[in-house]
Amino acid sequence: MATSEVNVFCRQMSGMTSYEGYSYEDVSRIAKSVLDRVKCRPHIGIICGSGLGGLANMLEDKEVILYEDIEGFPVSTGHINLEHTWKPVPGHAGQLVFGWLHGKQVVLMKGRAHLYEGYDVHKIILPVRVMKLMGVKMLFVTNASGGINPDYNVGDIMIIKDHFNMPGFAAVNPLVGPNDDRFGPRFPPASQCYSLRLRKIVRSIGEKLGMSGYLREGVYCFLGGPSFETVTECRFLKVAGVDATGMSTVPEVLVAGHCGIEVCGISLVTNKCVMEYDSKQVANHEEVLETGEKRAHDMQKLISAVVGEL
Ligand SMILES: O=P(O)(O)O[C@@H]1C[C@H](O)[C@@H](CO)O1
Ligand SMILES: Nc1nc2[nH]cnc2c(=O)[nH]1
Repeated sequence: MATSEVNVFCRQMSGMTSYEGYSYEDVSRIAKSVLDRVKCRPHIGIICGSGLGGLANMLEDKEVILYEDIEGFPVSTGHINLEHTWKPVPGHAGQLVFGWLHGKQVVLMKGRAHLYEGYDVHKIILPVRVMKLMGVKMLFVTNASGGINPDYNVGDIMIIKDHFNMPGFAAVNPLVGPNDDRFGPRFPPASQCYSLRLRKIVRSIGEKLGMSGYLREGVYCFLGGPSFETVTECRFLKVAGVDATGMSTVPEVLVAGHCGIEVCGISLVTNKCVMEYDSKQVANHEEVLETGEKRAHDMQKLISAVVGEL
């Protein structure tokens, strides 16, 4: 199929099904329009999880573009508060920040979109494909999660070694839809999504930085949200081998892996999931942001040192 035909096919698909993807040509145009506005030519991407936008402070010579000024980029749908004022999802600013870190050119997403905001999974991953066509070779994906593993504590930093794509069981997967081989293959493997090389580097640097007491390596589960888990759901995840659960990351990682970007996932355990039916504890976003703030400095130190090592 010629390129123009692929575009037409993609458009037809969007009319026929729930598919809301962007063609290779769309993504190329968006990537070019972003690069036209900045001096930076990034090789490394970083996605900031809830409350972790402070990672942007690591960058020097920053250049910032708002998501709302980039074609197709999902902006935080947020919520209407009790004063009837619209607020973005707290902790997700919606800025694409370019800059330098240890002599390397980096693009950082300060805030991401989630399924629970009502976005189609194809919209969520658009920034990752744009990063790819801007020249990104390596992606650090961070998130906030709830600890399922009973040995985990609030404030633990978990290097992600694998994931459980729960919505994927119902075909909520960003690779659903017409495949364009210029991005990657129709049936990509998913057993090595998280680079062993980068996991080893993060572990060794974390140890050198004195983080061994709260550095973990485990399995992250992606759930749709926005409600936090029931006790039964948490118990199910524990049996399935999940160590921590959240509401993001996996779509981005699948797409990055598909187009050949090397991925490192780092999850901050911001709260412990409620595992007992009679517990008085409840999960809440305030605790997530609070823990994010407390560990922001450690997360910055870790990622910055790892980038310095590459
Ligand atoms: O973007 P992440 O995955 O860090 O955000 C998590 C999931 C929800 O957006 C929020 C829940 O507190 O934190
Ligand atoms: N699903 C989910 N996402 C989170 N993000 C931060 N904490 C949690 C949690 O406990 N559950």
